[in-house]
Amino acid sequence: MVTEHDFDDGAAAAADLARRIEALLAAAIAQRGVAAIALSGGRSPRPVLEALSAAPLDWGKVVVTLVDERWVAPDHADSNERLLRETLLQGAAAAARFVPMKNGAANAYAGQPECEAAFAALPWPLDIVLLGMGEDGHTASLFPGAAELVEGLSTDALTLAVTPPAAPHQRMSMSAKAILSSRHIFLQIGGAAKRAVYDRAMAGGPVEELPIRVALLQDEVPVEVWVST
Ligand SMILES: O=C1O[C@H](COP(=O)(O)O)[C@@H](O)[C@H](O)[C@H]1O
Repeated sequence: MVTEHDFDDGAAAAADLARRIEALLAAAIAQRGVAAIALSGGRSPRPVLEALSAAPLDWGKVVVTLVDERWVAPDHADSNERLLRETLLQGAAAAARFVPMKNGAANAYAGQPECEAAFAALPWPLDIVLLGMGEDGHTASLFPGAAELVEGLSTDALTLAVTPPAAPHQRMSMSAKAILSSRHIFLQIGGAAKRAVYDRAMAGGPVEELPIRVALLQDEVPVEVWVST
């Protein structure tokens, strides 16, 4: 089931999404003593991550990881790990246990087994998977047209290495199975172009055409979507 939260302005959407994440993480800590969240990179989540960083959570009980990563050094401008370290993992939130996707392997394919082992050790089901979406309908690093898309949609593994058809850098991505092994899926999208892609995805059609459909058109996990236009 998809619940949509519509906003005119991106800052208000980000603040509302951060409050919703904070509430769910706090509830998970109260109920199970641990909370776990997988976060997207790219441009969209920055204000959410900055707001969430100030949340008065027991951060030592929070496990943080990524839904995807570019296979670049953690100090590279395109690193999603760098984004998290610069925004969320600051102040009290630096006490969270961050599980990176990137490791020391020469490429994403060689690094996948170590990443998979790190993911297998996470506290499943994750409480929240925060997805983003590209204007091509990709989510995490499940790209339309990628050689690994069918694998990403069907594998029993939690992670896979991907070479995007157009975007730079090899990637590590959570698989569809991993995304759907969460308690809550959140999606954040901003702008008219992404809104149009989201509407097209919701109207139905092949997942291979718009991979975001793997999260939207399913009944296993509740989905909330924050839309700002
Ligand atoms: O490459 C990526 O793109 C998507 C969307 O990013 P955005 O910059 O348009 O917000 C993102 O969700 C994903 O994590 C990232 O690696």
